[in-house]
Amino acid sequence: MSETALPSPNATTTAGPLLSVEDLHVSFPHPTGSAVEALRGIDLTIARGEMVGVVGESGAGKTTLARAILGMVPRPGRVTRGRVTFRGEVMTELEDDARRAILGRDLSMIIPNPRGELNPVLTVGEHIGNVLRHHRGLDKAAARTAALDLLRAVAIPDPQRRLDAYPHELSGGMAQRVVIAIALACSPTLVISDDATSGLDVTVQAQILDLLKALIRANDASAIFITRDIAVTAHFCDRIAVLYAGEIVELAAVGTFFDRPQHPYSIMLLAAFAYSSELRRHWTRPPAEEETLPPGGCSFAARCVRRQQRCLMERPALRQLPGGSAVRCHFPVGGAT
Ligand SMILES: Nc1ncnc2c1ncn2[C@@H]1O[C@H](COP(=O)(O)OP(=O)(O)OP(=O)(O)O)[C@@H](O)[C@H]1O
Repeated sequence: MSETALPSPNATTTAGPLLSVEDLHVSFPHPTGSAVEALRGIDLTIARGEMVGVVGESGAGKTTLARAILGMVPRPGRVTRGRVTFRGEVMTELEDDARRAILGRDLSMIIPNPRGELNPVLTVGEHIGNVLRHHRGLDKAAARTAALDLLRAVAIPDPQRRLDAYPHELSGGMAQRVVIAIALACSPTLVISDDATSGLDVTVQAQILDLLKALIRANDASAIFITRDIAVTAHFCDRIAVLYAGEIVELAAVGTFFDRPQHPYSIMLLAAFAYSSELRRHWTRPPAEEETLPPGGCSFAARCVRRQQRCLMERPALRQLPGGSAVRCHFPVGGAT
């Protein structure tokens, strides 16, 4: 097997987008009585072979979106409205058994801190082998051979020896490669990476993201890259969705987004990564001015340097722009009102 070769992708069965998220609302009850609305009407489709980045600050709802796509919103949280359809299956309505048959085979998720997720008493070979035996029906010997191929595909050093290693014997980068091998073992058609490389050092992060992208592309799969680092999306994605307070506030092709961001929050995010402190100052309201505004208006209004009276009164809809972009703002930066 060559370095990026994986088993053939699972046959797809439906036309149309691979994944469709429609008007998705998720809420978590709060001890004080008022619920936390983690997602408030998410609409997103992912085409076959497409890589979409989901960015936003901590608490924006990125992980909740990933979990809702998998049909695994942690209790007592729940989907209160809308639905997720993956290859024709309504994930938000599936019984546990039907969902388990899809997860890890057609749809898989890669999470950060992989050593914490790996079972300390199972070897690397057993971890990967279990997935292959469960979903692809391989016997023990065939699963071990396939696991070795996967370790080669994720470019792990000395793969034969690592097959019998336990999680505590792996570096963080190696453990992340093992988790990628597990996630890709059954050639999923959609991979969700939830901040998968956070916590690794920067050069290892770049290597792992490059590898992940190559493997996903080689497999003709689609991906959602959830990240707090907007630069990651520039290198790895076709489109970018900016999440703020449980809503998509901007959706655009990566080139368009970085050339002409439309939402003031997108520019604030970009400014946070920019060298220019002038740019940051221009687009960021000092914390003292971040008032609590009455509900009902734009969720970003309190922090927005461009807000006007209308923003306090009326929640903006996600509006389509020419070229396939969309923005949730009454006064987008490009002036497309
Ligand atoms: N299990 C839970 N119980 C209660 N509230 C939750 C739970 N999980 C998420 N939330 C709330 O939902 C909102 C969105 O959280 P989420 O973890 O999806 O954000 P995030 O964008 O992934 O943040 P981070 O980048 O820090 O992981 C937050 O207000 C969070 O407090």
